[in-house]
Amino acid sequence: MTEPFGARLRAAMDALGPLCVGIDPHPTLLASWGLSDDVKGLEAFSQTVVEALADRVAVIKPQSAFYERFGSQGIAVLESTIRQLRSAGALVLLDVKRGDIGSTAAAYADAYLDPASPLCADAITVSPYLGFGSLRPIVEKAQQNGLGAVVLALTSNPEGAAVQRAVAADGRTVAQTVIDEISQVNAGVTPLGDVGVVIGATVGPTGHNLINLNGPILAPGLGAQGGRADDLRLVFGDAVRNVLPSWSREVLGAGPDVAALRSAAERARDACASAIAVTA
Ligand SMILES: O=c1ccn([C@@H]2O[C@H](COP(=O)(O)O)[C@@H](O)[C@H]2O)c(=O)[nH]1
Repeated sequence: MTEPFGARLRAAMDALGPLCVGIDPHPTLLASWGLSDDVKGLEAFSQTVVEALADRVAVIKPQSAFYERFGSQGIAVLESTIRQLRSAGALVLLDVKRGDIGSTAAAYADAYLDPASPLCADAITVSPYLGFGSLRPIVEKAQQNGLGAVVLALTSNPEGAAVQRAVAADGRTVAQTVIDEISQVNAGVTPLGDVGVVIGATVGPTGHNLINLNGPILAPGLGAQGGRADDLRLVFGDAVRNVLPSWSREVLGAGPDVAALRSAAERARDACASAIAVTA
């Protein structure tokens, strides 16, 4: 049996530092890397990131949308990128933000969290807006296979607050209800639960209770969206030790030179590690 995702993530963050780098092959980045905005460019971009970072960064997060742009050929590149990253030892968090009624969520679980699937990752991002309970098939499949799920809670984009900070009948925000459901799933798991949350580094002090979460906190929004490593303490307070800071465009902008990509990732990691160490 594979070691659970939470344990593998904790070990990777302890060994390599708190850093997730996204693979987001935006058309503008393809152009700045001298690549064409087509499947060949997508493939070259992805392979360069694999070569530069797969064995040096705790988590790599391919953004599915940039592969889906190219239809089935783009998905084939995504499959191959996931395979290469995992063979090189990286933990792959596929940013695909899936969620649906339970019976369809089960099919998404088969697609992304079944080792027999060519798109199987170590974890995926999921959306709880059809109700956290609708994600059960995904959570269960992840746990059966030593994999994980990371659930949107307080996203980094300003538009998210209107839904996520809305207050439910019991006085909790929608985001807090998601956090509390995950706390129950992760209760008693050591060293870290397999189900995490997304809370953007841009949201300011969360004002949410993360004390019982016992799971990873993916923090996107650093760099291009204006979040800074120094904000992590302010945003996450005592929960900062379980934060996985995530950078895409700011690090990728250093490419296509492999050494420059590695240096950019190291700078991001070191900045986050210092910010986290202050309160650890
Ligand atoms: O709340 C969220 C959830 C996911 N993302 C994703 O992370 C990257 C951010 O890219 P940057 O270039 O570092 O801005 C992107 O794939 C988003 O879809 C997020 O930004 N916020």
